[in-house]
Amino acid sequence: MAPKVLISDKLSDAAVQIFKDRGIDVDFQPDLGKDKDKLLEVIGQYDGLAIRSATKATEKIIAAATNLKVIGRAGIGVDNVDIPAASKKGIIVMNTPFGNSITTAEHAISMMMAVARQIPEANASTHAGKWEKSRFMGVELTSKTLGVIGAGNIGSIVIDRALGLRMKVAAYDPFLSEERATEIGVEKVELDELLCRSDFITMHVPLTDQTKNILSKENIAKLKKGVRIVNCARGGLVDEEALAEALKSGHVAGAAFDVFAVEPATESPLFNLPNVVVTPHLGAATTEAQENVALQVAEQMSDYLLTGAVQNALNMPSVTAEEAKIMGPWIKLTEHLGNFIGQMTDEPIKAINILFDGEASEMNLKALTAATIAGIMMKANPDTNMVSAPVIAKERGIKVSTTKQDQSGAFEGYVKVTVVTDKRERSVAGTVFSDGKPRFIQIKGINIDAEIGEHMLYTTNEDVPGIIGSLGMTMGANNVNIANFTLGRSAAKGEAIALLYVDEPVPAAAIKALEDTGLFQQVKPLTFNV
Ligand SMILES: NC(=O)c1ccc[n+]([C@@H]2O[C@H](COP(=O)([O-])OP(=O)(O)OC[C@H]3O[C@@H](n4cnc5c(N)ncnc54)[C@H](O)[C@@H]3O)[C@@H](O)[C@H]2O)c1
Ligand SMILES: O=C(O)[C@H](O)COP(=O)(O)O
Repeated sequence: MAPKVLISDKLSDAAVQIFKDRGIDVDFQPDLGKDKDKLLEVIGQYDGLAIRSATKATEKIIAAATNLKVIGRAGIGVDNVDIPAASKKGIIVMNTPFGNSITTAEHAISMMMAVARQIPEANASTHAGKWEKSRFMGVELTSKTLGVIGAGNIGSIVIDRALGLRMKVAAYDPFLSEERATEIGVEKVELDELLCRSDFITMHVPLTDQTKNILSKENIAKLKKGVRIVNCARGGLVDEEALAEALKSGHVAGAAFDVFAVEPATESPLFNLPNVVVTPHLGAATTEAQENVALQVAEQMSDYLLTGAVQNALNMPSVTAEEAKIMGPWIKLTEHLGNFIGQMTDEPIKAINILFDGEASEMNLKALTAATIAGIMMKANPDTNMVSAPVIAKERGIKVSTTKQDQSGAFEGYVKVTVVTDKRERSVAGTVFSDGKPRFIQIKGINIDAEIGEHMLYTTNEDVPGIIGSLGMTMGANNVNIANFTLGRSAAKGEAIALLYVDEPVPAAAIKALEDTGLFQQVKPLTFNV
């Protein structure tokens, strides 16, 4: 059945066309995002949800999204998506980090110019038939200092344009390296210096616990007198109440805001103050940007739903379509290795160590690691996937480590997974043969070459005669057909293992019969998602 996607915000028609062209069923309901109850009612039907900022993908919506695999944000900010809740449920959240950055930077520059020359008020006054030539005295931008808070994609474009306007530019961004600052031609400063030196300040940071209220009442008091503030990033970065007071007192000369603490903003302390320019979250509102983000999000979501390729996800490592094809069998192998260990382990896991050798070590290890952890966690929750597993492992305090090596032994490459609990360490290794089929090649340090099937039986025993006969007879007596029978032993330890790939689940009676022989140390039926 074709995957089904809901577009619940106003996206360009280009997105609808892309989904259709890729064979995906698409429901375009651009106003649904505003109706929380309706969204809650229908979300369970969809594999994908494409949104902008109006739809709030809350924990409640995500809990009701029983089929959802991907949320695609046609834009940058994902503060309207509960990413931890999505991750725990195995839902990928992706955005389009570059599609609207030029447009938003241009909006910030426009807003800065508008507030420098009071254009909106002059425009309204002139339309009203007044000719108030002496009322609207502005300031020049040339040689003024622009303080940029956040020098990422949008901040860097704003810096470039401001330098073109012959402004002096200083940036505060704790993650900006000196090399990058030099490359983009900006002076890197601390926040306090930026606050007291800037004639204009523009913000280009996401809304996080660290950036929330970054222009607090206390910081507004530190601003240079006559400063003008531009916010085209997110509401919540500025204490709007304190800024309104500073505007009224004349400490701040002007403000230009595109975003507000509460949106849609029908009221704000900033509304109707002189020399405050406001727009209704128009930063990304150009034909070009909307076309870019719609095309990109639809392509990314389709790729994921149809091929497993992951691009621009916030809660999962990227996997290109090419990688997804090559890595498919290795992802399956690592899931099986994890699954084997998960089914064998009944006590809490403290650590997972994964060794990647040869060919395997050259792949996307983040993805293979995520698949291994998912395999291990599936025993506790069969819905665990590569998105949710690392989050759950972290929550449980499980230490995950990976090692790469290239010992080019008997195999082109292999993966070995070791799980550590309070009681023991347990290891299993596997490889992918040239036929693309994953195989187990070592269990408990004992070499084996076992094909992996949906239903399997794993036994361990002392290396003595009579074991194979007992296994064969018991399976026959319980009407279980054996598709493949693999043995391995450690002569040094006097230990042997067997892996049987059988056509149907091994019944409890067969397990009991084998246990009753007293020949086996362990008799464990296993299932794999082949
Ligand atoms: N108004 C709009 O329509 C509109 C459009 C697009 C984006 N946005 C907003 O703009 C924001 C920035 O977008 P971007 O593409 O430049 O993102 P980005 O991730 O490329 O850049 C953000 C920058 O902020 C910096 N940063 C993070 N925490 C910081 C802190 N505590 N102090 C200072 N700097 C910090 C990061 O190091 C990074 O360089 C988005 O998160 C989004 O909320 C708004
Ligand atoms: O983060 C973004 O990309 C912008 O805030 C744009 O939001 P919008 O898609 O709702 O216009």
